[in-house]
Amino acid sequence: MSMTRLRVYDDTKALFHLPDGVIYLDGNSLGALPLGVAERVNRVIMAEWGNELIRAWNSAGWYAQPRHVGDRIARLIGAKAGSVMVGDTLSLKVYQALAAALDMNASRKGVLSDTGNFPTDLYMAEGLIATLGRGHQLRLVAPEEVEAALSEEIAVLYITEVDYRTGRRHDMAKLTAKAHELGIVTVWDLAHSAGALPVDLAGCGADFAAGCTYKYINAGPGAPAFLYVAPRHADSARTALSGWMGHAKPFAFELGYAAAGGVERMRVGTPPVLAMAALEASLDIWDRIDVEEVRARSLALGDLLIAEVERRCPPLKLVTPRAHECRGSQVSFAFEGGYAAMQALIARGLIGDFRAPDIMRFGITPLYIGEAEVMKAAEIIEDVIAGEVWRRPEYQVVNAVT
Ligand SMILES: Cc1ncc(COP(=O)(O)O)c(C=O)c1O
Ligand SMILES: Nc1c(O)cccc1C(=O)C[C@H](N)C(=O)O
Repeated sequence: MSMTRLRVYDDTKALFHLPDGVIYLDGNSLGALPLGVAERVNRVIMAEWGNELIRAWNSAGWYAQPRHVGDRIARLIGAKAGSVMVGDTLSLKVYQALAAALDMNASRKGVLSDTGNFPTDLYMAEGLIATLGRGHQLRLVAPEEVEAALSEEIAVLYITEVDYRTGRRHDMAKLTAKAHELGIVTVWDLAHSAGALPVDLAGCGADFAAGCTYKYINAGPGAPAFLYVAPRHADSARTALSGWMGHAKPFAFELGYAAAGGVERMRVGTPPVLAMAALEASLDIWDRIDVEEVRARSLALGDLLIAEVERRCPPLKLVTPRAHECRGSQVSFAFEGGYAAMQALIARGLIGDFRAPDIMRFGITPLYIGEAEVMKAAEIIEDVIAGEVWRRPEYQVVNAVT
């Protein structure tokens, strides 16, 4: 593969399949399909699985793949090669990270998070705390109050950098530094950061981080997650999910667990090879992208969407911070009829999504969204809101997945 840099949008839009008549502003939930995925997955199925069979674990590199793919993700999140492991789901990866972090700060009981965190992170923390049975407490504060709530009672700061509803972004460098001054271990969820904006885990000194690859990284529904462990912890962090593939010698089939060295210990069981193939195809694009360019375009497109929607649709109230450094790569508006309005937009080919109680979200993914799409989206939003189209009965029906 040639490693020539790709110009964001100008060179990349043609690398995605997008259905005719659709403007896709939901890549913050499920990224669009890179055209190379089908061919890659088909090749792995036919040439590797089909012809190599079990030999493919060695001959096609399946066994080493989670680490190699992790190295490619590392570049997107400011991590060193060898510090990122791929596999499982994000729910499991945040669980592993939180368990390891609590273990490093065993005398403290507080787990600090915020009310903007994604529910699965909070649910996994509840489950882990109950399983540990050591009296840990999950403390939730408003996002603006996180910094003030850091104290010497907190064991772990457990937080998502970009709020899935509002798009509000925490200051990772500042919070990590303050947490460390107080002896707190940090776990960052990068679900809405990886591939959306530059992340500098090593520069911030973050301890653990995890993220998914089905949003901005475009690896497909159910694509594997990733887990970052700072190199200084990698040989000592304890994994709560001590599966055989994280063992030092998995094929010795010993009866007792002994963790592998480094981030390899964060593997759990057999990796999802076919899903990993789709991820590799999406990374063939990301390997050639400058994330700073993605960020600059994302902010400009976000500014444009905000200006156009505010001008055309006064009932929609911006809930995303205007300041560039305080937001991720989505724009969200509060609107009382938000659910129905989103259904009406989708019926007109503009796909965004809705988050209760009243938030309409629009993801900005500059690899395949440009100014023309944003302007067209603003026109469709204006039609639906100004024309009160959203009040029609057919848009009031609530779907199972929103
Ligand atoms: C911040 C955040 N964490 C976790 C998840 C989900 O985790 P999983 O991939 O395990 O469903 C999401 C979205 O689904 C999310 O936005
Ligand atoms: N992972 C999802 C899924 O399996 C179905 C529907 C949506 C999702 C999402 O990713 C939701 C997303 N994390 C959010 O920010 O709301």
